[in-house]
Amino acid sequence: MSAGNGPGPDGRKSAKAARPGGRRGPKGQAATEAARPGLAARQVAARLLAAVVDKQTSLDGLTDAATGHPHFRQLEPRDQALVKAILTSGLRYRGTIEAEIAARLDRPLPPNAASLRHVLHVGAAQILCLDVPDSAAVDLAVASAADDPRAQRFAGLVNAVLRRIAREAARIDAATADPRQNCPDWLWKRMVEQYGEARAQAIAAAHLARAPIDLSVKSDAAGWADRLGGRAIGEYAVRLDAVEGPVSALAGFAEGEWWVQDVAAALPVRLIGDVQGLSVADLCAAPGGKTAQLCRAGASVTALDQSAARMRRLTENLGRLGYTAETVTGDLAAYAPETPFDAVLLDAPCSSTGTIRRHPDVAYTKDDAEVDKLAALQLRLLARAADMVAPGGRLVFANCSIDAREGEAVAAAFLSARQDYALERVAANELGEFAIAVSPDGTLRTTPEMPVAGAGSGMDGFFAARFRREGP
Ligand SMILES: C[S@@+](CC[C@H](N)C(=O)[O-])C[C@H]1O[C@@H](n2cnc3c(N)ncnc32)[C@H](O)[C@@H]1O
Repeated sequence: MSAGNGPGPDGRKSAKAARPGGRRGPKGQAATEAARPGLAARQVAARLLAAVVDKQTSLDGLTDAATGHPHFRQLEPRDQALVKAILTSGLRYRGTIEAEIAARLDRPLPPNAASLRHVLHVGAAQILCLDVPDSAAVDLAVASAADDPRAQRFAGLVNAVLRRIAREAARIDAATADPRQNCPDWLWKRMVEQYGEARAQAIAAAHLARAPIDLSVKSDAAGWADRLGGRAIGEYAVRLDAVEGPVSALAGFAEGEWWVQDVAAALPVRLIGDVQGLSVADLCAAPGGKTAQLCRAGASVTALDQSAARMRRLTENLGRLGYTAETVTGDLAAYAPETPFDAVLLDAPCSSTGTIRRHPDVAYTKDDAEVDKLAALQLRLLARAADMVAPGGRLVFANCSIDAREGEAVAAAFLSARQDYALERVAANELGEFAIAVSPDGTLRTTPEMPVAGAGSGMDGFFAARFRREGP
């Protein structure tokens, strides 16, 4: 059977297909259908998917417990978890899902059928990636379409396409999905230009795998690895392959013994060296992963961030961990400390393309133009940060982009503009098990497919460069 995209033999609006969720059914039907279990979750999933791919809105923002999309926040926790699972897998495997849908259409969807496409993707993601019964995924997708004035007339098509996918298509997972197919063209092009085709392929494959959860511990990584069933990585990190339920329910969280931090995100602070007793500014600090590292190492820390909401999280996190820092909520561009700092860390806002394993929406919310804009902002912020370093002090610039325009190119532009700064090359033996991350030019570059000795592969993509200001 083929599924046309308009009324016709296969995409016809059969009474069976059009009725669920339809507002035009018999008296009383709308109320019954609105209360239909699971329908609201599917409708919210389609709505949020639209916000991500059509309006480039971050999924983290949309699903934030306090400030997220109001329809998402109205859902029961179980439905919220389902929406997140649908969107995470739906975005991670968006290329394959799109191909499975397209293969079952007689002709492309009309250009003005955005909401229909989202309903199809939400349905297909459940069938192909999640343990939702096919019949529920199909029926609720049909109900979503029938309840949406823009997609109503395609309810029959939704039914036909999804039933065929359920019957014919293979399940999608990281082992079977084609990495190239699931990497948007703009990102693929950048990765090939920068890393070559083979490494781009490996990075794109890493984007499809579920990322482990890394913890930074205050001390005794080996002991915490034993207690939590994970693996210790060096002195201060523990890797957990998977966690059932919220991480906050794990031993040691409430007691403030550790915080969640990818092993790559923990590297930039290490470049500053011994900070015991030094004054260190952590600029763009929230939610505070690097602030906590600096506190653990005995620095006197000033943590600055312009987001009040994120600074509240930083304060909560430090409070739980029993650490203290001076906190400043404000724009770095307008910040003028009274005295310079012994060292400054700038973990600049970036495209976050190094975190696509955990945030597959990033591949769809960012693009080339955004990367260029962010690179220019980073250079401006780095110039400000550089003015806050005492003579002879260190400045570390970092971010979680895998794009050289936001990393290596910013570092080079900074050095050519500032005669009072020199690059202080990172030596491979400084980073122990992460020697692989040190580039020949002495900067640090991680990508998501890199192996972590003794702990499997994978870490966030990061860049960091260390500079020293001319001494007194
Ligand atoms: C990558 S996040 C920082 C992560 C943090 N360093 C950590 O390790 O937990 C970037 C931060 O930059 C902040 N930010 C962006 N532009 C800023 C500006 N002009 N001034 C101050 N903070 C800024 C954002 O609010 C965001 O919290």
